[in-house]
Amino acid sequence: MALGKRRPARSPGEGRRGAKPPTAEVARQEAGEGLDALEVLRLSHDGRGIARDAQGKTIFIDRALPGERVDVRRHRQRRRFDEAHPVQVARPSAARVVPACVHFEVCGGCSLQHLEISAQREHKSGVLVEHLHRARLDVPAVELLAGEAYGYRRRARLGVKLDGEGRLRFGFRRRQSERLFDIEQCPVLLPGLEVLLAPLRECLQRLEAPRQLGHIELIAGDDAIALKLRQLKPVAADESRWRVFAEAHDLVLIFDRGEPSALPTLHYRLDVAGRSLAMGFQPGDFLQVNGAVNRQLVGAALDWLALPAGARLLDLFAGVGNFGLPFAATGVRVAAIEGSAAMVERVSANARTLGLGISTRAMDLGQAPAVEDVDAVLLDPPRDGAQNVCKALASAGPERVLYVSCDPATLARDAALLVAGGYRLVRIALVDMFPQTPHLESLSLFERR
Ligand SMILES: C[S@@+](CC[C@H](N)C(=O)[O-])C[C@H]1O[C@@H](n2cnc3c(N)ncnc32)[C@H](O)[C@@H]1O
Repeated sequence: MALGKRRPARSPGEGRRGAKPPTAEVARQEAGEGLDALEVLRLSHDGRGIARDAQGKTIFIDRALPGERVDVRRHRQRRRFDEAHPVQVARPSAARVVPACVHFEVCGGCSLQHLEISAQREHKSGVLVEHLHRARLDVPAVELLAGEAYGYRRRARLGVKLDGEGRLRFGFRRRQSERLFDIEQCPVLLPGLEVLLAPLRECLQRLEAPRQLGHIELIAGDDAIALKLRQLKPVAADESRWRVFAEAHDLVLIFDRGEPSALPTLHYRLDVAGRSLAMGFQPGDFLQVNGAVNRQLVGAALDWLALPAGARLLDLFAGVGNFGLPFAATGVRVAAIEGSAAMVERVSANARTLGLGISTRAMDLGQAPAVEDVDAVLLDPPRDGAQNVCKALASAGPERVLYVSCDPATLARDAALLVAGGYRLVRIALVDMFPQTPHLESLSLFERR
């Protein structure tokens, strides 16, 4: 199976006007020399194939899968490992599939599209377990919460730039590069967002001053789609073009001029206890990117904790109340803590609109809050994890702690603190929030022994 060639990393001066003519080395490479035939042993955590060369040096190979035999060209040499890309897959893996996206080889976004979806999930489960085992933890069988393999992302930020020749570039960043490539499709986006890419490009091409546009964000609520434009300087003629565009495509238009301004509120829905909760959020707020998997995640949190009405839950890193409000809808007494004052306001506004009682507080959870007098703690920190919170839970935490994590390394570090403090990991699920990418989310339930 021959693959498209990827250019080796550019040396200074290469590709610019006045570059030197091809050297003997370039001519040798173009004649197909300088390739290594390698057996791929396993996948790295970031989704690259790992092999060893004849000297035992580790080689990370883009777009290569375990069990494959690949002819590779090295594009970066380092002291302890090299990086390579396949020129040909001589023996493909049975788990190899044709990527759905035409940009797979260049895009920095989804590096696992060539791996069949159930194998992606098996790989991510393995990564999760490996991190926890390294922290010397006992791990129960990993459950799975997952949705569609494509068409799930409800938020995307797209770059806009004019290149050296004044040509418009509109898209995502290339792999391992700051440069943008032109996007034609993005099959991981919700279909309602993906169809906007071509008309957006047409609109961009008609702008008077595209240089004054930093980036474009698309955000889908269940009730409306917002188009947020990072406008570096106001350009009246372009702003009216965008107004016409937004009206034609039924979009909520937001000009972000880098200063505080009134923003619209969008909503996503969660079905809880026979009610459909409309969760309000604003374009700058944290939003779980995969709506269908988020519904499963919230459902699992309710099921796994199974708190009776009147029980007390501390919801840490609460966002707009994605977990806290559904628990409150089942009669649980929720105290929500979140670092962003704007999102704390949103939790309160959501609670008022939904007629739910919930106490809220803005606080930096780099420091631990008081954790007495609660029946359970739910925490959903950013990638850094919640080391100080887990230290406090380890010394005086409640019977049960439910940890939603988007980074298995910090989860393992924090889980080890909980276990050292007397908790046991009793249930864990891989939450496949970001199919086609190596990112993984997880849900872990800890109980006091
Ligand atoms: C992964 S999001 C989870 C949000 C929410 N639980 C949800 O499901 O939508 C993490 C949240 O933690 C908040 N956060 C980040 N750092 C924080 C800190 N040091 N203290 C308190 N909150 C923080 C962010 O604003 C964000 O809302």
